[in-house]
Order: sequence, then C-alpha cells, then structure tokens
Amino acid sequence: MTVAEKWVPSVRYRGNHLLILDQQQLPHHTVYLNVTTIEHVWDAISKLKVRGAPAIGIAAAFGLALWSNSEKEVDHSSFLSKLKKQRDYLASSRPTAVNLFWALDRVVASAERSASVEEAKKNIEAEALLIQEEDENTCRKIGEYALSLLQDGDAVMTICNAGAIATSKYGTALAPFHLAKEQGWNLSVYANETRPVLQGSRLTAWELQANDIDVTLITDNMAAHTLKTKNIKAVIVGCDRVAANGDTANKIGTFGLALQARALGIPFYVACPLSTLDLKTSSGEDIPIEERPEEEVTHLNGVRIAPEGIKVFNPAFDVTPAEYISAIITEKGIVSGNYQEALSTLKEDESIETL
Ligand SMILES: CSC[C@@H](O)[C@@H](O)C(=O)COP(=O)(O)O
Repeated sequence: MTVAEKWVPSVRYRGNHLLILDQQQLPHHTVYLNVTTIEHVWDAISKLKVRGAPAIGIAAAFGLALWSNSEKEVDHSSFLSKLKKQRDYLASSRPTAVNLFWALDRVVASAERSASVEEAKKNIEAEALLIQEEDENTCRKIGEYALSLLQDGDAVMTICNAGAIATSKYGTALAPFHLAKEQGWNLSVYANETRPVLQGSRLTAWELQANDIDVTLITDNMAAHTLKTKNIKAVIVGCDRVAANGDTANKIGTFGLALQARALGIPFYVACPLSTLDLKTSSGEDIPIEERPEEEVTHLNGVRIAPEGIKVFNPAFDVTPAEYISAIITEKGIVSGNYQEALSTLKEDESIETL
C-alpha cells in the first residue's frame, strides 16, 4: 500500500469544525480532535498537536475560516478589521515557520478582494481549501525532484518529521520515500529520534513503517557514527524558513547533521515548498527561533528525568548556514550554489522548472 491508499490527513475541514490529527498522541493512538473555535486552533498549533510548517499554515487558514463562518459582523470594513485581529492572534501561536504567516496573509488578502461580508466569507473558505489542495501537488513535485537525486537502494538520513502528516500529503523531506515506494524502489531511511519531543521516533518512524518503507530508528547522538558506517548516500531534511541568502531554519539538531554530513562528504539536502522561502528575511540571523517550555527537556512521557531546579535551554530550531547545504529542493526545481540569486529568481519566475 502507498501513502495515497493509506492516507491519514492531518487536517480535515468540515465547515463548522475542523478535525485535527493529534500528533501528540501518535504513535499509540490515531485520534482526531474536534476543533470548533479559533482558540482551539491556536492551542493545537502551539501545543504541537498539529505541527510541521505546511500543516501549521493549513490549520491556521482553516482557523480563520472557522472564525469567519461564525462571525455575526455585517459591516464589510469592520469584518475585515476583525479578520486582521484574528490573523494576528493565530500568527502568535508559533514564531519560526513562515508558512504560518504566509497562509494567514493569503486568506486575509482573499477576503480583501471581496465587496461584501458574504463574499469575504466565501473567499476565506475557498482560499483555505486551495492552500491545502495546492500543498498536496507541491509536495508531490518536491518528491519527484528529490527522487532525481537518489538511486534505487540508497540509504538516506533524516531528522524530525517532514512527512505526509506535516503537510497536506506526501511531505517534503519524506516525499521521495513515498514516491519511491509507489514506483517500486527500495530506499532505506535512518530516522533521528529528534529530542526533545521525538518527532522522529513518534512520527517519522510511525509514518514510514505504516507505509512499508524501510526505516531504522537511531538516537540523535548516533547520527555521526551511522553516517560513517552505514553507507548513507544523503541527508534530507525539511525546513521552517529559508532566508534570502539560503540560510535555513529547521528542527534543532539539523545544523549538527549538516556539519557531520560536510565532514564526511555526504550531500545535505533541504526540501521545502516555495511558501517556506522568506525573501524578506535577509539571513538566518534574523530568523526568530522558538524557545519552548523546559518540561520538554526535563521530562519524558510526563516523568522527570533531570534534577529539580536545573537550568534548561530549549530552542526548537537551529539555523544551517547556506554554505553547508548542497541543494534546496522545491516544487519548481532544485537550486544550489548562489542561493541569493537562485531563490529570488525561483520565487519570481513561476515558469522555471529546474535551475
Ligand atoms: C514539512 S515539515 C518541515 C519542518 O516544519 C519540520 O522539519 C520541522 O522542523 C517541524 O518542527 P515542529 O516543531 O515539529 O513543528
């Protein structure tokens, strides 16, 4: 079976409510949360019940649709200013993944193209649905380009979960494995467990195993040894924001993997949709890095594993400088070398297929 046949969507829109796959309960329970208010959506994003850059954007877009469907305001301009306040509220749920702001701004812009409240409501819903639908095609294209860098039989390493459940379907970094499966290739994946909240062991291991893709779980501190001894042909990761110069923010631990890959001469690829490119942020130094609650570090499954009172630093992301990235794989092609120029061309020129 392939991801197309076994698909468990992360977000399902039902007009007056959303069904959100609770990724905090995976791999033990496949549970959908019944989300009825914009506050529920904020909470689900902030607590990582829905996570992964594209999925956060999709959930937030539907959050605005939920709000709009139940809003009683009849004056068009008051409706639009209330909408913008809701946009700012949802934008405060997480700071690093730019897809969140990109999706919210698309929905607000669609409402601004309306002449009445009724039309604005229709536009908001249609735009949110379009964002979700487009992401599926985008991820498939990313998977096709990523697969062109691999060969049947290759072993590849990844971190976190940039998979189907982090997007509309297929994923970004995991898309090539889903597509390889469809075409009968055998790729094997080494998944870093991804402390502190274990997106690798709880989500990537679950997603790939459920799709009969050869996956081996390692702890994060096994990565260098595994890269060196297991004939790994590439590292592929997702990302939360790419700055104009190609510096890339992704799950904490990614930068370490990039350094290890460089030291061992293994290509290090970043896979992402163009919605993750943030040309307004000039370099990685300007990307806001989320710091999360210390309990994520001091506790495992609710059990304290560190002494009371210990100081904790818990950045959720790190930035990999562009010089360590062999190529960035997008739905419009693969870029490498001078990222500054290539990324802005890519964002501007929708017709480019491969650079
Ligand atoms: C296609 S998902 C890409 C990234 O969002 C992913 O690699 C990642 O770092 C997710 O972090 P998370 O904190 O789980 O939202």
